[in-house]
Order: sequence, then structure tokens, then C-alpha cells
Amino acid sequence: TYNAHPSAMTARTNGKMGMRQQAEDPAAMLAIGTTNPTNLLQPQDVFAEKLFRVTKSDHLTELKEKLKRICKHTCIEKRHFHLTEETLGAHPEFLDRELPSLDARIDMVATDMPKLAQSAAAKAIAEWGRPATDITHLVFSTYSALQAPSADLKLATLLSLRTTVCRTILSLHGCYGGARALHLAKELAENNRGARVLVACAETTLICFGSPNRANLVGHALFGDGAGAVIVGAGPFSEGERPLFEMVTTTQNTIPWTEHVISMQATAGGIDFHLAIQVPMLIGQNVERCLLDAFDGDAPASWNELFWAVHPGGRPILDNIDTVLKLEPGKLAASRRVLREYGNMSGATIFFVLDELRRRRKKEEDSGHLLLPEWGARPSGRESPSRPCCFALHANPCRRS
Ligand SMILES: CC(=O)CC(=O)SCCNC(=O)CCNC(=O)[C@H](O)C(C)(C)COP(=O)(O)OP(=O)(O)OC[C@H]1O[C@@H](n2cnc3c(N)ncnc32)[C@H](O)[C@@H]1OP(=O)(O)O
Repeated sequence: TYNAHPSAMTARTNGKMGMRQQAEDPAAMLAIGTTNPTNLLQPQDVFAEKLFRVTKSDHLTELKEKLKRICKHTCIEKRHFHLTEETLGAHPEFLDRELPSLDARIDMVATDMPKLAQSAAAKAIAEWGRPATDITHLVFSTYSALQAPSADLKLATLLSLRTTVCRTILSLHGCYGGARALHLAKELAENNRGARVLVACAETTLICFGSPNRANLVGHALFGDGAGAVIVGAGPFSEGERPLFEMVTTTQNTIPWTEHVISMQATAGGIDFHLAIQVPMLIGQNVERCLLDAFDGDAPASWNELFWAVHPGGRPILDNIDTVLKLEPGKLAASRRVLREYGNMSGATIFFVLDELRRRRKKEEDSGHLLLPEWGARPSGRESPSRPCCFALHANPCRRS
């Protein structure tokens, strides 16, 4: 309901119409769940051999050697995939970009991708401890949503969310989808008193898989499948709710003229993506300026005063952030571990990093040696360097002074 007079609008929205009042405190993450497909776990050291065999590309010896070199440099040890050799056997069109395959891919992800998200969300809801019907908003991000009714409705149905749940889907945001979904959830939670927002992100490379060529080689070496979910809510909290990370501020920043650097395009043969070789360099050159913009004059004297939850887009990206921000060794350990264990799961990756960080903090707390700083930042998580998002996070809201 809109009214030209602001005070009339306030009166109306604070009245009986339900959750329109603002929350008392900043939003916080109340629970985190992650999951990976169990179909295929692929060690990185045999990935090139296997990919070239299953795609019948063994004759491209030079390309295979290059993928082996690239795989060695990723610092990834293993990745999970939904797509199996059996599925590829049943869908030879997935190998040949000239053959139409988008319909078959969409059919498969339409069923399987919401189930992957369901598994992560169910873990988050179980940790949260309240019934799924207490969720008021759902924000779902994926680069595989090319259909309506879309994956958000399917996920809401699978989880038996109430029919009044307010749903939003973010499509083709790629790596910054998880961060943008969290950003939206913060705004929803803080502007609707009592709201509890389920943020979910599920990514599967099935939608873009193809036979190896020069253009997709790095993608083959980097990306994996996974899903993450977080419950976001702002205070007052109900009994049993435990804030994990307070989401203090969120910003998004654009590096001009970089739209061409990372892109995705739906074609009859699946989604094509492009990763320019300059990505790590552009991030290195711009990360500090984006952070200074985000902190808006309030930046700490040293970036080492913060803990870091960085989207591990690739090993040289993390290396450049380390170098430029002069981070102490181990500051990006959570991001590096997630990259090593799962690869780059695009938008879902940040949920794994946050989960890893809270595990590390818990371990430190239990041992009585708390090393992780109380305040943190989460730069990156972008589909392209042109669209970074940044959070300031507070790891122990109860201790806030
Ligand atoms: C922005 C975000 O954060 C969002 C995302 O997650 S999107 C993904 C973003 N991530 C990236 O773009 C980073 C990808 N790059 C990497 O991880 C690394 O560069 C890499 C593992 C591919 C190679 O590691 P490296 O230390 O750069 O090794 P280097 O010896 O220089 O390169 C190895 C080969 O890869 C090639 N290469 C590197 N980056 C490439 C790229 N983006 N495209 C094509 N080829 C590439 C090099 O030309 C080199 O080829 P030759 O062996 O034939 O000379």
C-alpha cells in the first residue's frame, strides 16, 4: 500500500498489516547448510585423462597436456559432479556444441538442481531448529534456472514452505549470486520485523558441460557442483536461535569497462561461458579500492585486523588478494581449503567458506585460543569483476560492544 504522505505510510505499515515494521538489530546468519552431489567425486590429478576419454577427445593430445598443466596449477584436489559417464552415454548431444541439447539439460536440472538445494536447505533448517513453515522469504540463486515455474517454487514445494512465502530467484548471476542473495536477505530481514529468509544457491556444471576446447579448458579445470543455504533473520531472536555472523553492512561495486571479462550465454547447445585470462589481475588491481568504498572511511589500519571470507574464484585470485592487501599467511585459509576440496562451485562456494570459517572459529573457541578476529569482510563472490559484492561480517554478535 502506498501513500504520498510518509507518516501515513508508516502508520499503515506498522499496523495490522503484518510484518512491515523494521527489525531492531542488523540481520544475522542463523544457520548454514551445504551439500554436494554424490554421483561423482573426481580427483583433480586424473581429471584430464578421464575427461578426454569420456568425451572421445584423446586424439587432441596437445589440448589434453594443456589441461593437465592447468589442473596442476589450480590447487584443487577434488570436485563433485552431478553428471556421470552413464548420463553422457545416454546424451551424446551434450558433447557436441553443434547439436541441440539445451532442452535435455533443462529437463535434467529442473528436477535435480532443486533437490540439491533442498538437501543443503534441510541441513540449515535443522540447525536453525524452527519449522520450515516459519520461513517467510526465499531467495534462490542459480545459473541453471532457465524455466518457469522456476527452481524457487520447486524448492519451496520440496521443503513444504507455506504458500505465502515471498520468493525471489536470481538467475545467471554466476559466482556473485550467493553474495547478492545474502545481500537481499539482509535487506528483507531488516525491513520486515520477524522475517526469516531462506537463502539457497545450487550450481551444477551439467548445464554448460561440453567436449574440451581452447575456450572452455580453464572452466573444465575449475568448476564443480554444490549447493549451500543460510537462514537469515534480524533481532529480536527467538529462544534457540543463535546468530553466527552478523551482517553489518553490504555493498556492491562495479569496475567500469569489464563487462566482457566474464560472461554466460544460453545457446541451443547449452550455456557457453567465457573467462578472460585477465580476471585474476583485474581483481588484484581493484579489490582494495572496492573494499575502501565499502568501508566508506571506516577501513581498519591493516586488513589483517579482519577475518576474511573470500570467494575462491581461482588460486591466482586468492594469491593476488593476499599480495595486494598484504594479508598474513593463513588469512585466506578457509577459502583455500574450500577451493582444494570442492573447486569453484560458483555462487554456492561462499556458503562453504562461511561454514568452514565458523567451524574454525568453534574449534578455536573450544580450545580457548581464539585467533580469528571478531570482524570480517567478504569481498568477491562475483560473476564478473564488474560486479563485486562486499559484506562486513561480525562473527560473534553476542560480544558486540
Ligand atoms: C571473478 C570470480 O571470482 C568469479 C569466478 O569465480 S569466475 C572464475 C574466475 N577464476 C579465474 O578466472 C581464474 C582462473 N585461472 C586460474 O585459476 C589459473 O590462472 C590457472 C589454474 C588456469 C592457471 O594457473 P597459473 O598459475 O596462471 O599458471 P600458468 O602457467 O600461468 O598458466 C597455465 C596455462 O593456463 C593458461 N591460462 C591461464 N588462465 C587462462 C584463462 N583464463 N583462459 C585460458 N587459458 C588460461 C595459460 O595461458 C597457460 O597456458 P600454457 O601452459 O599453454 O602456456
